[in-house]
Amino acid sequence: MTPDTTGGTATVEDTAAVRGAPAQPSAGPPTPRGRAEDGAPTGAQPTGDGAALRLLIAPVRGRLVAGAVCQALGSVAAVIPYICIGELALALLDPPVDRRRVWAVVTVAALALVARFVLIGAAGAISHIADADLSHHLRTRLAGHLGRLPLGWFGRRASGRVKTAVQDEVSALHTLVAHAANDFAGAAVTPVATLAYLFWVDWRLALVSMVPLVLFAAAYARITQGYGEQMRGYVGALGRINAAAVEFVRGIAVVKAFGQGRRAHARFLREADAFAEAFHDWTKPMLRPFALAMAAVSGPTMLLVLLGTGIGFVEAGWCEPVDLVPFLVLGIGLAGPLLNLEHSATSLQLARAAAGSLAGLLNTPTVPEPGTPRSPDGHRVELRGVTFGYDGRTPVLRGVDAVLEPGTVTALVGASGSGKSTLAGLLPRFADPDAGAVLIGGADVRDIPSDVLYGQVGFVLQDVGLPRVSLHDNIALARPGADRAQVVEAARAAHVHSVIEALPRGYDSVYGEDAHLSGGQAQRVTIARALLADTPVLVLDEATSWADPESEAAIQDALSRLAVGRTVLVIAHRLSSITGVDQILVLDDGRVVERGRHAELLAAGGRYARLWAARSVALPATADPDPLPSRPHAADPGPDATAPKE
Ligand SMILES: Nc1ncnc2c1ncn2[C@@H]1O[C@H](COP(=O)(O)OP(=O)(O)OP(=O)(O)O)[C@@H](O)[C@H]1O
Repeated sequence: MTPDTTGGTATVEDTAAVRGAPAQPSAGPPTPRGRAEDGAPTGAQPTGDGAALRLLIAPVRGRLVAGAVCQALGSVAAVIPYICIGELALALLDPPVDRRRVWAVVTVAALALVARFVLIGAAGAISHIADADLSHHLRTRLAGHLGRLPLGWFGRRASGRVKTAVQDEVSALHTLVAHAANDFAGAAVTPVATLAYLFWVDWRLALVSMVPLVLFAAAYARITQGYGEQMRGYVGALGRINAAAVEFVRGIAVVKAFGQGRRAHARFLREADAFAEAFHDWTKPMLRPFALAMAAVSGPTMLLVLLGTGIGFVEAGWCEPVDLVPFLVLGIGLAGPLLNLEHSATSLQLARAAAGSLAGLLNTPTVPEPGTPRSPDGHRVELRGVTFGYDGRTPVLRGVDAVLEPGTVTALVGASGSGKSTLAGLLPRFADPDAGAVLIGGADVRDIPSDVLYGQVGFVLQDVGLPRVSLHDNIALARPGADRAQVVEAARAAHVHSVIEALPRGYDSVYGEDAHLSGGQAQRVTIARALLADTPVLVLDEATSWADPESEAAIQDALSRLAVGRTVLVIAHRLSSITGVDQILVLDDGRVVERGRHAELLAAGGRYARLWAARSVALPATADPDPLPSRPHAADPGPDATAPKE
């Protein structure tokens, strides 16, 4: 009765892998934009978990039926040897012994045994192959769908949600498809075949042998009242624990460093307590009827009922003692399959709840693809009255207008939380504006098919999220056909070639397995990827977090190379590095409050000038010597001036 409470191993890289890959074009029709940050489904739900389950297992339904039929026939064949034992007993205990009849019964029993093994083996093979196909199909579908979700969906809880779907929920379907469907067929057919025989032997004793079964059915009906609802709650709670555990594991370094153990894993403990309490409330009322149901159909109870009644029947002269033999051979085990039925029913409920949850995830709206696709004409980027808020209510960007001319560098500056990353993320469609539009080459990005868009817009972010594939494939992600020479050339330009070459398997080293890179090295891999992708529009997040000055200088130099000849939007964290850019947009609370070149903004004496002054006070003049990640100007010493040699 108790569902399996074990979960699989949490893989926190799931999201990173997805985040690192550009969104793929959607095959489906346009859908409304989803904002769910916590993994909650936002799309249309199927009419119920049962309907969701039918839809999900539709690709293997035929094989499921074939497996169940084999299992049912095998179960009938499995009953036959026991019937033969009863018949043998009748033949041997009722002299004179008919030897031909005895041998006939033995032959039938042997043939039935062979048939049983063949049929049940075939059922298992069919259902396991169907299950392998279904699991592969579902995981591929999930991966495809996750790749088309808006990047804004991949919030902190998404790892746990994805892990639950790909691992636990697909496994719940595995239990149903590979095991429970066949078990169901066997558990239903075995008692029916047995009872049919027993009724043929003596219908009155057969009726008596059914009494414990009826009691079991009544108790079981009581136990399973509201079972679907409870099981849904159970699956939901398990998902929340998974999400909380992944969240906790991700932050473990900070937790340990700052001794915030108890506070930091409070959410996990809360979810675990809530789960334990809900589980206790659910299972406690079941225990008594469950124990009664088990006792009613246990071997000793069946033996007592059949023997007691049988002796009464013999004393009353209604049957001979030998007539009791089939009941004692078959009747005692009559209820055994029903217990399997109970396990199968639990698997079915789990699978239904998992299917509902999976369908919810698969219905989460993907990035809508344009009805009438347009191609950009040139690389001029324009933001027209862009307003956006993550929750659809509180705007994070308010009426932003800006033009990024081709081949120029525009820097976004502003206080933390002013909306720089959010604004930059609109170019590669991490989200779409609530009002206004983002245009590239005169075309609204929403009208540009995603494969075309990602051929136009590249991005290098600090949160690099490299997928767990080889470094060659990481660099060639946007150009899978690129050969080793092209990949090496990009890596050299990004100052990461020597780092990769020093690894035991070089470019074939797998990130996170035999390639462990520092943050700065990983960012240079993403720069190499962007260089190879060679997109005319680039969104850059300026490096700030790498303490090692050599690494930082290498990154800045690589970014400078990357910026040449492209339309660049750079999120600037240090004002000293953007003094030479073509345009600076100063953001404050989601609005552009100033714009212009460094000198103009300083002369204007506004917010930028104050930020500059504050920075000058905060930092000694020599603390920030790096070059700009910007279009090189004639006076620039060239990218190699500050970079370590490759
Ligand atoms: N995924 C998200 N869901 C909800 N709110 C978000 C999300 N990302 C950012 N925000 C909020 O949007 C606002 C702008 O954030 P954003 O990251 O764009 O600012 P920023 O200027 O880039 O900050 P920083 O310099 O610290 O990176 C902040 O109030 C932030 O809390």
